[in-house]
Amino acid sequence: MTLSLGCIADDYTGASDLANTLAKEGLRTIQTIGIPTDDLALPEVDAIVVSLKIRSIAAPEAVERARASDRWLRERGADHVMYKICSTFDSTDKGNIGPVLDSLRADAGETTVLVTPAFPQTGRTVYQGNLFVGAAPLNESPLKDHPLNPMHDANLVRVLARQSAAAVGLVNLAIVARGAEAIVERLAQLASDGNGAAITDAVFESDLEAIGAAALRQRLSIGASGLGLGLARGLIAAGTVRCHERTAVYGKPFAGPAAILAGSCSQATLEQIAKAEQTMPVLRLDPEKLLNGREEAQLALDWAAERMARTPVIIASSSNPDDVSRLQTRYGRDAVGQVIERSLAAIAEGLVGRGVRRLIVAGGETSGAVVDRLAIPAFSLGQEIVAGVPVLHSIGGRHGDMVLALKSGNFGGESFFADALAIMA
Ligand SMILES: Nc1ncnc2c1ncn2[C@@H]1O[C@H](COP(=O)(O)OP(=O)(O)OP(=O)(O)O)[C@@H](O)[C@H]1O
Ligand SMILES: O=C(O)[C@@H](O)C(=O)CO
Repeated sequence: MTLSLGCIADDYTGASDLANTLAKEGLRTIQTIGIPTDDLALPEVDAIVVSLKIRSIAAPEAVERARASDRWLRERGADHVMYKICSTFDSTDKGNIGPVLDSLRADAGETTVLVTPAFPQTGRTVYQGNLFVGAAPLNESPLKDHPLNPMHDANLVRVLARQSAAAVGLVNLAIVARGAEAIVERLAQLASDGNGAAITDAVFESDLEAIGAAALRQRLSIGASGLGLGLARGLIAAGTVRCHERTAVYGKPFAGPAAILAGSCSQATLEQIAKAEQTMPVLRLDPEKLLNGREEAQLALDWAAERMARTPVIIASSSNPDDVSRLQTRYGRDAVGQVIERSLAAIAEGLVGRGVRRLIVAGGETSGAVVDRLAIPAFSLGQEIVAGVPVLHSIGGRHGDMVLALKSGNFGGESFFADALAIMA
């Protein structure tokens, strides 16, 4: 297999979001969980998105895993590798986007790497280097209260400069609007001024097309799904890839119980749970009990087992920002996150053991923990449920055929869970 595009995603929901965009644009795409083993039979594809769970871990380990994935993708022919980060640039000042960028840039032999988290379809735009979530600057959006990566600065030139060893410049919207050649020229100028990265403005899809065409002149780019859209259109426009219809990945309906697990505390997920509660049973886990023993997870499984032959069930640890911060002050942020992720993963395994084959997971870290526990090696892409969230069909793994949806915390409208279940039926 010779890949036209290699992608590395820093979390699993982000990976499925990007894979969805590439498939929608006509690239035959699969999502792998980490670097697949040699014995996993993969179909002929144009793009592979390697999903990692490195968004919130220390930089040295993140760098090592991203570099290994980059080598694997390039050995399979990928000339261009995109590193997928969150469209809300989730990271802390100690975060690892900068160090990963520095090391992938050195490996690729590039000077100035184009970086843009813009994804206009979900309201993420970048202007003068400032990231907006809908109408709000990043630091005034719900991301200011994120449990793991609270974002307090909307200016990405500053945010990335605090993380990267190199200087960071800006390709502003006026330049982007002039097209790919103008972007390439600006990148060359930023390179000669000693910049290692360039935050690039984008507000409309046409901006992303120019950005994609310019990025393809280099071997590495960094961004969210909007950049993926630009790269995909650039590859097709250049004739490197032929546009393919997204193929239906499962013909037979998926019978049997369905379940939803939510570990995301993002505002959209909280609203989706509240809405779903009107039509299906919801078990709200007590995070304090999860932290103090294993009984709560077992009780959750018993609760689900009593109901799931009749109705989909939701099991959620999600709480509001005040409760999250109270718990983190008491037990420590990382400890709380990890224990809850492990508990939800154990519940997922128990549910699948009891016959669940349709599973929806809300939250990137939570999805990572669940998919790792289920040991699913890869996914092909099914129908899009909402922007950024496709149906995923398992490839390989010990549980047989399953369909999953891995929902980024802030994606989807209020009725997301019912909508997803209807499509996954
Ligand atoms: N009640 C809670 N209190 C504190 N932390 C929680 C609680 N429930 C879940 N968590 C933790 O919060 C984190 C949520 O991160 P996760 O990535 O799953 O969701 P998200 O950030 O909303 O999604 P995404 O990364 O896709 O935007 C996880 O580590 C999870 O274990
Ligand atoms: O880019 C996004 O916002 C999402 O794909 C994501 O990465 C959330 O985890």
